[in-house]
Amino acid sequence: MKTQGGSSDAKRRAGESAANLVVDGMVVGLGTGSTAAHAIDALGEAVDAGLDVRGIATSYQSRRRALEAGIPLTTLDAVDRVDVAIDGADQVADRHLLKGGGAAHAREKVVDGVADRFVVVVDSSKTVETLSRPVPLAVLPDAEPVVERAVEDVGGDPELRTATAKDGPVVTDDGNLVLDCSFGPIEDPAGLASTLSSLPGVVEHGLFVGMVDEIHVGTDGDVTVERFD
Ligand SMILES: O=C(CO)[C@H](O)[C@H](O)COP(=O)(O)O
Repeated sequence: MKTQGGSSDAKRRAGESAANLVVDGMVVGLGTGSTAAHAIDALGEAVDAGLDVRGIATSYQSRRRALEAGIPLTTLDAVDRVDVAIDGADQVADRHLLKGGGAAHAREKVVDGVADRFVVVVDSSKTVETLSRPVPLAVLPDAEPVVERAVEDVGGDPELRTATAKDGPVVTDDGNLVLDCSFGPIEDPAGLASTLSSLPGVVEHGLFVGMVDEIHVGTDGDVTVERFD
């Protein structure tokens, strides 16, 4: 699995802390990435001990992890609501996130966005004053050259994400390509999000603006929780 950022211990602390929020009867959005995987593992242990929950996976990877952990799965069309979604992030500034390091941000945005409570799990290396990592765009394959030019026109520097374990580009679970687009420091996440959403061929971008309800930040010795309500 792709990992980045801080220690595995810090990620585990954050994931386990968020998993503790889940109670009997909940439908839980299961995020993607190495930190969300710790939450999935902790939920699996709780299910083993009798917790009654159903999970909604946000990617092939989180589905596999949940199945291995023994979490019963459901789908968005089979439930009325998602009580809580627990997901990782590549950068966090206040209530804004950059996601998509695992190329799952399109499905993640749907599940995280519909959840009554969106809980983010990160290690402390992910928290910043201003978002500045490249913004991943999931792009319709045929539209890739068009989107590249459009991103340049709005001041970005797009780079097609390529796979390490295969020749050629990364292809998302939904068959899209990924353009990682550098804009430097992102002073106006809402404005950039709206610009990127308006580009034909962009399926989804990795800016999650003001969506977060709670952030669990793990360090090697502790976890801090910030709530926004
Ligand atoms: O957005 C994501 C996947 O699309 C991940 O949540 C993000 O990349 C964080 O991953 P990790 O916890 O492994 O650092």
